[in-house]
Amino acid sequence: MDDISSNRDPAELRKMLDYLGVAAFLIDVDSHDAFRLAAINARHEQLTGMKHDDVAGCSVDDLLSPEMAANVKGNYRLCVEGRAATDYREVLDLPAGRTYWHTALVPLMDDTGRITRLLGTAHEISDTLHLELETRYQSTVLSAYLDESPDGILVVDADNTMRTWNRRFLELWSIPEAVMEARDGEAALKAVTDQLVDPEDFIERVKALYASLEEEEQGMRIDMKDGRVLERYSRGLHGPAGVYWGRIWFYRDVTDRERMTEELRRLSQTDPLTGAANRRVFMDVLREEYERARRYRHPLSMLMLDLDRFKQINDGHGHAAGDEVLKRFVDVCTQALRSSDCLARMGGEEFAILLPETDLHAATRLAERLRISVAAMVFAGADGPFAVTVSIGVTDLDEEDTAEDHLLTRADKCLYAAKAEGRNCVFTAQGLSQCRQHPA
Ligand SMILES: Nc1nc2c(ncn2[C@@H]2O[C@H](COP(=O)(O)OP(=O)(O)OP(=O)(O)O)[C@@H](O)[C@H]2O)c(=O)[nH]1
Repeated sequence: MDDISSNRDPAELRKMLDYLGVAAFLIDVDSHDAFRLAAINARHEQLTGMKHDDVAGCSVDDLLSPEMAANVKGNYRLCVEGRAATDYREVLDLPAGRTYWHTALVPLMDDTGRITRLLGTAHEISDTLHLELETRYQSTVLSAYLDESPDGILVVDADNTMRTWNRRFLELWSIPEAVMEARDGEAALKAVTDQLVDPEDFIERVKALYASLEEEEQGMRIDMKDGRVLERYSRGLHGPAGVYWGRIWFYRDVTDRERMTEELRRLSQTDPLTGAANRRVFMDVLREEYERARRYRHPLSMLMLDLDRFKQINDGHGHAAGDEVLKRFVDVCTQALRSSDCLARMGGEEFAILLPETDLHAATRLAERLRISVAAMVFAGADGPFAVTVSIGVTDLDEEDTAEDHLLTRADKCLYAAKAEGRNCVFTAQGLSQCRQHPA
């Protein structure tokens, strides 16, 4: 068999190339700028869709587009001029579409040392390259997400070593970058727990999550000593066949949202003028306390209060003065009540007070105290100081009651009776309170 550098029989050459097993080709070097395809092997045919018989002897310029030919010839020239093996990546637009190759070229010389041929082998790397591009794309998206995420993110690997984190994570926890870079898990955990209202609970929960590889956590509330509220989300990371890769933690600052929710809750439950609870809240509390008092046979009382001749105050001193009376009236009542009592504005100048664990006698005494305190208040009116009085109906839970409404209706009736008695008095289910002191 002739030397491959000089053999001119394409069929013979092709047979030689087939031994290589990989896609291979031989290029005839006619001159510095003229290259012809001498042979391609079966594997090359298979991968590129070209046929040896169609291309053997053809100039590279005839086989490829001008742009591709210029690229290919550039690589051939480098090999010829360098007189050494070379390898490179190239793109070939073949009938089957765009493909990517890793090509190696070896210069072949004749007896005089002239390079007469180039032996090339080519591995298609389209899939690898697509995978590389996809991986690069994914990592670009991921780092953009990490950089811009409003959540603090921490990824810990299967050995509980901190693997990656974002800027927001450092900001949220005020952890120095150096602690993270040193992968000092203990120092990082201390920096975190030092800021918590309940560090033990935090540590216990983190341990439990690390112990259970599968468990997810959704919106666990974390209260910080500085008043901020964070929410934590966490899930295990698993690779192929369920291999545990670690855990990802998200921390979200929800302080503003929590404050807003709290404010909305407060607004929906209170009367904006006086700050007392509204009727809806009162009815909810009444329902609960009624059930509790019935079940445990505990006392429960209710006062219904209505400022006397309030229309005259508005008319005589102005609406703003009327508002001031309502506010101070609520202040006086609030000061006299326990935290378990519930004071609510039922509408206009009518208020109700629910007194758990209080019998009729104690409730009546409280009503009298309130009535006296209210009458003692002095207000600045346009035409000089003025005072107000309040009428109060008092009732307590009755054996016969079958619904909380009964208590309310009876308290209302007592209030009506107090008004009928001439106002500024306390009327109970058993009649007018004996402590009446200040007639209207
Ligand atoms: N300033 C002020 N007045 C209010 C408010 N809500 C209700 N009122 C007034 O309270 C007055 C209640 O008047 P009435 O229901 O006639 O009762 P009253 O004048 O207190 O008479 P008696 O209850 O029978 O002693 C009305 O003039 C209402 O306009 C409020 O938020 N602010």
